[in-house]
Amino acid sequence: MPAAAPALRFTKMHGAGNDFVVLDLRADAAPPSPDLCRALADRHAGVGCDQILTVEAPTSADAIAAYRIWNADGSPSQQCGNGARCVAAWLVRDGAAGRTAFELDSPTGTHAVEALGGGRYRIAMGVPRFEPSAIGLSGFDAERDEYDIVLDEDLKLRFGAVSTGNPHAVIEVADVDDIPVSRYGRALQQSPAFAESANVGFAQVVARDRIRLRVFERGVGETLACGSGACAAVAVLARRGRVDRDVAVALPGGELRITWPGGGAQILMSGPTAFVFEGEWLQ
Ligand SMILES: N[C@H](CCC[C@H](N)C(=O)O)C(=O)O
Repeated sequence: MPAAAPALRFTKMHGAGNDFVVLDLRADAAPPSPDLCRALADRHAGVGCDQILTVEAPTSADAIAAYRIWNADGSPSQQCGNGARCVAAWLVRDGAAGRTAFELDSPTGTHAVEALGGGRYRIAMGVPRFEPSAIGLSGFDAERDEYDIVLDEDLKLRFGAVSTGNPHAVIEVADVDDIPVSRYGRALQQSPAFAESANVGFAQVVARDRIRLRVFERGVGETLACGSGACAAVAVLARRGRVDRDVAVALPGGELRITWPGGGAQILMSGPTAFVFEGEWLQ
């Protein structure tokens, strides 16, 4: 009788409604295959999540752990803001942190983390990069505050673009409740302008210190919240002078706080985390 495969234990979490399956791979277990990611993410036959997050051994001298990210469609990503906060909370609950300030390694770098209490965490998300080459954006001769593109069915869109470790397009709109997020988001993602696709945010400026945001994410579709998308929206809008440097971002699933002094400074993202349940994957 062949030995049964070791049980795959997981933790279900969410950050402002962006939900995750968290896997502990610190003992060097193999990363999940795209098929396993899709199966875990399936909201009928699986656990259901937007992304799978793995907790792994650190890749830098000062971090206590590393994390990696896979979208529900099985594609990898370089960053996940809500996921970073949930990995931080997972490590604190696991007792691996032992303090309220520590560092985590992501595929794009090392991030300072601060536990704010009440399940809230602040993450230094890195320095936003606006050059097209960093975003995988082609067809434009230089970095701009906004880009115009004509997509199929003569759909004309004006967007900003930025990398927060992962690629983002940001479209400013008058009312986020009155925009075909899926149609526009999918059309821009499928445009040849974005070599690695993109997360597409739709931002409504309510005040200089408050925006509303909906994000059609790469590899998932519209999510209830997108941490890197909130960082991207504030970076694009602040650079254009449309908002100040400390902004509340209201997403359908909850509110994040984004602070960016500008230039070569890191973006700081603060927000909630929640544990939902733990389980054993029996597939
Ligand atoms: N869909 C994203 C990854 C997850 C980002 C989002 N959930 C966040 O909180 O930043 C991408 O493919 O780049």
